[in-house]
Amino acid sequence: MLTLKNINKKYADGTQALNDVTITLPAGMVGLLGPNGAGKSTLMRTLACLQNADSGHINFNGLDVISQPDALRSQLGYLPQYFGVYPNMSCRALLEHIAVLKGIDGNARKNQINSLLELTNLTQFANKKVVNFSGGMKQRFGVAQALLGNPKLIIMDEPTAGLDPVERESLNNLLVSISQNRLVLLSTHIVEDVENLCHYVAIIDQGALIQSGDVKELLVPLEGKIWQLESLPTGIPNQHVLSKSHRYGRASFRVYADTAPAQNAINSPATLQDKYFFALNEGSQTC
Ligand SMILES: Nc1ncnc2c1ncn2[C@@H]1O[C@H](COP(=O)(O)OP(=O)(O)OP(=O)(O)O)[C@@H](O)[C@H]1O
Repeated sequence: MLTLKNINKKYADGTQALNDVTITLPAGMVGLLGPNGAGKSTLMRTLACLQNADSGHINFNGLDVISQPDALRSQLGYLPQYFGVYPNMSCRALLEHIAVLKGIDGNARKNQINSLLELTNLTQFANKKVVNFSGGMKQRFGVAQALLGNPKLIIMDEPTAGLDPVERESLNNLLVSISQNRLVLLSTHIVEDVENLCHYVAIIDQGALIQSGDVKELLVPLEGKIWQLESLPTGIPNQHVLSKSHRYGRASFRVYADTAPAQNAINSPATLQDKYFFALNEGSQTC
């Protein structure tokens, strides 16, 4: 279990990137959602002990993370949004190098690397330079290096960004398979991925936590109140228009309302995307 209490972070230029974030995250796959600039990466980097919060407390399974960052690092796997690789190193050599830095010795190192290559489907590319990997292979390598040392907390910052649908699905399946008996915190802009993969979600906006909870439970208050329409009738409050998108080139609105807002409105099952837009519209209002 990961507990954050009153976490604040202000950058030198005055940007308040995290504003009094307090939350407890359970084990398993947890999603972190928020618009661009919400503070997700700042939060991930703080949890990964790569930068300090200005104030607040972080506790992971009884460990005080702020006062004992090294103790956390030995239980931590991190896949940053962008990661560089040594241009001339093969996949296996780079994993060896990172394993040495993590203090994994001898046979244990060899065995772990072999099983991680297998898990991430990279065995046949073990001797290829990572710099020449495709985007999907690079991300799978990123997962393999994050798993070295069998960490109990894994932080993934937009791991599927830029991947084609097949690679995205394959990486998502891999992430679920590694989330047994550990906490995997997944930051992404793809709300659908969080709905499919995560049992718990936290939504932040402008540095503040605006919603968190069990994904299925969060949707309950919206059930029966989401309506799909091709055009908007007058009189619907702006904050109740959750989204406007297109399907086959035709407009499609999703609206929150207790009763049908128009005769042709189609009642639709609530999705996490509805909840996400609702939470962003209403700030901290609980619906
Ligand atoms: N080093 C920095 N110095 C000043 N401001 C920063 C710095 N890093 C981030 N910020 C600002 O802090 C806020 C939060 O940024 P952060 O990168 O954490 O958001 P994010 O949710 O990860 O965004 P995105 O989804 O676009 O990656 C933004 O306003 C950003 O411009």
